[in-house]
Amino acid sequence: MASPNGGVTTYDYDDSDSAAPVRAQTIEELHSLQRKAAATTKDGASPLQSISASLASLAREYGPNLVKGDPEAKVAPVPVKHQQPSATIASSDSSLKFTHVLYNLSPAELYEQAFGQKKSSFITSTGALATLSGAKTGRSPRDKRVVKDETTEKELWWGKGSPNIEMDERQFVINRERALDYLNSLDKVYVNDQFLNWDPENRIKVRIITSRAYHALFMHNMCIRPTEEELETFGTPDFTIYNAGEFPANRYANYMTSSTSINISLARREMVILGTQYAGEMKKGLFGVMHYLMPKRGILSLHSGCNMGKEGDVALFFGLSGTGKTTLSTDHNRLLIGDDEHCWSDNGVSNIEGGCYAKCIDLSQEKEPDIWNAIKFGTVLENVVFNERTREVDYADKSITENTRAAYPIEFIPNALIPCVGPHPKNVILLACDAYGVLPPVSKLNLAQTMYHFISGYTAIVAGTEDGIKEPTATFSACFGAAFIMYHPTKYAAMLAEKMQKYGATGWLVNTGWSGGRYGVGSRIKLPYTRKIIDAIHSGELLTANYKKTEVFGLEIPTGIDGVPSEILDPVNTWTDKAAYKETLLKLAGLFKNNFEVFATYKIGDDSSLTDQILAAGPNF
Ligand SMILES: Nc1ncnc2c1ncn2[C@@H]1O[C@H](COP(=O)(O)OP(=O)(O)OP(=O)(O)O)[C@@H](O)[C@H]1O
Ligand SMILES: O=C([O-])CC(=O)C(=O)O
Ligand SMILES: [Ca+2]
Ligand SMILES: [Mn+2]
Repeated sequence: MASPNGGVTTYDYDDSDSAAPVRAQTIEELHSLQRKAAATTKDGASPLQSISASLASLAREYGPNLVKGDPEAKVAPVPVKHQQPSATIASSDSSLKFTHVLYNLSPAELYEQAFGQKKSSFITSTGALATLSGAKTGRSPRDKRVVKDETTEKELWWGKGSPNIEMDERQFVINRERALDYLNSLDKVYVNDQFLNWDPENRIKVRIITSRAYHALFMHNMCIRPTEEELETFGTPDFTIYNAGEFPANRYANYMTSSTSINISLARREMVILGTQYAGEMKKGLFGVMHYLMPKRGILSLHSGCNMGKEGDVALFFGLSGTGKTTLSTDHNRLLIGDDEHCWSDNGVSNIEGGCYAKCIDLSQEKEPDIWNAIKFGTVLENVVFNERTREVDYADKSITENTRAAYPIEFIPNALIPCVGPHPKNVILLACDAYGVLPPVSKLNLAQTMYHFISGYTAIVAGTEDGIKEPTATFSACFGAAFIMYHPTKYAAMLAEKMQKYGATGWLVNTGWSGGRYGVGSRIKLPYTRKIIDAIHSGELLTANYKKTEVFGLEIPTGIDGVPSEILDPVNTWTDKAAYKETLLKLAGLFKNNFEVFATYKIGDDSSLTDQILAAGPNF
């Protein structure tokens, strides 16, 4: 710039800007202008009173000293009146202390809380909250305990194969007290009041109390979010979770075999979590409760994804972890009802949850664009690895775990159907990731076969990432979710058979696993082919296709599908070593047979001819 006045550069610089000055005398005043107060509920104390009751000790005769709001906000604490007899002299040190309750915070507030709390929460390049779940990066089914009392002893499924490992009422309240003492010792706890089940007639009110902001954000995303009005009239929850997962269980206590313990009391309507911070425990713990409550009302609870075509045709996707429920129910051409937990009542289907929990190992923008785009501000990313500077996530990195996850509200999927309800299903798709490579990519099932495969609940996982392990491992999990069911599997199976018959749904078995040889020899069926197969089920194309029957499993397989190479439809064609194929096929058939033996003595439903048909619907060799 040329300088007109002899070498001295002048700048067009004005100290007194032309706009009006801010209306603040101090920096604190300025900051307080920044945030516009949110509308407060009419009776600010009422949720706090209910929370005080939730957090009250059973052993002592008073509740904790609770105040609403963040201790950092520097507002003088105004304690709520709790059950402590009025005008008492504090009888213990713990009753002199305040615990701040942060009630139904927004995602933005929870982000700020998460950053202040742990050195393990970060914003990724797309705005998601990256967190660590600590030592546990998956569920701990062996540490689940359910209170066995006079009622549940008769009602629930106990013993071999059952997920319900017993504890008594007394040990439950001891663990509850341990969790409460821990939570009440903290400066602040997070409390979420939310709903489960989009069917308004069968909605359940849940309260989640946790020490970690990320857990509160996870449940904000995964449960149904109440409106301000619904919160005002929330009242007493139907079920409460005490998540003290940062604090261990006492392994010397009765029924405890490790320092992790997930305890459910159906009579008290409570769940206690000690010694694991994996957020999926809360989600699947509540799912177990729904598996207890809903069948009592004649409603079937299902570990399935669900979506609907533009013409109103609904499909359910059953399958164990990693078989494709989330991936295949999230379909650009269809409306998403939900990815993991549903109810089937006489009114149709409804999602239990308000969000999705997608596996994100090897996630790619090209193959799963909707899930990729859902990973933005508000989404919780568990145990992923990111670039320290750019904060870009490396979805291929398994350094922390293979089970990396994204939890997001269902509205983050553009074609989600809100409210998440639909009519009766037309197709029931059973997904299996067969690492043996012998199940066909798709087969049409009759009702007995559908029930046989539903009760078997097969998938095979590859034997992890350790060197030298080449054998796939078969897993059988009744109803494709034995870890979550409460009654004997035949109860759910009978309900499914009855509903499929009544509403005329067709069953399908889809192998999303290996083709051209077992794991180590062949390769996983390409996702675009599986999508074409699923499209052909939805469109009705496969109902009218030509079929042939496979040996051993007796499955009906189509001879051609638009967009899928015909030779892969019969797995025998894809194996170069035909003898190895036959041997592997018989091996898997044997595993199915062994697994089903325990069910052979049970009757399914009122119709004993159905039981006989189901028993005959398995492999024949
Ligand atoms: N042919 C295929 N069909 C479906 N999924 C495939 C296929 N090939 C690879 N995949 C991958 O397999 C994984 C399926 O996981 P998904 O999250 O859908 O499991 P899920 O059934 O929802 O399990 P969970 O109950 O644990 O949530 C995804 O990572 C997906 O990309
Ligand atoms: O529950 C979890 O942690 C993940 C999940 O959906 C499953 O395992 O079925
Ligand atoms: Ca899923
Ligand atoms: Mn699941």
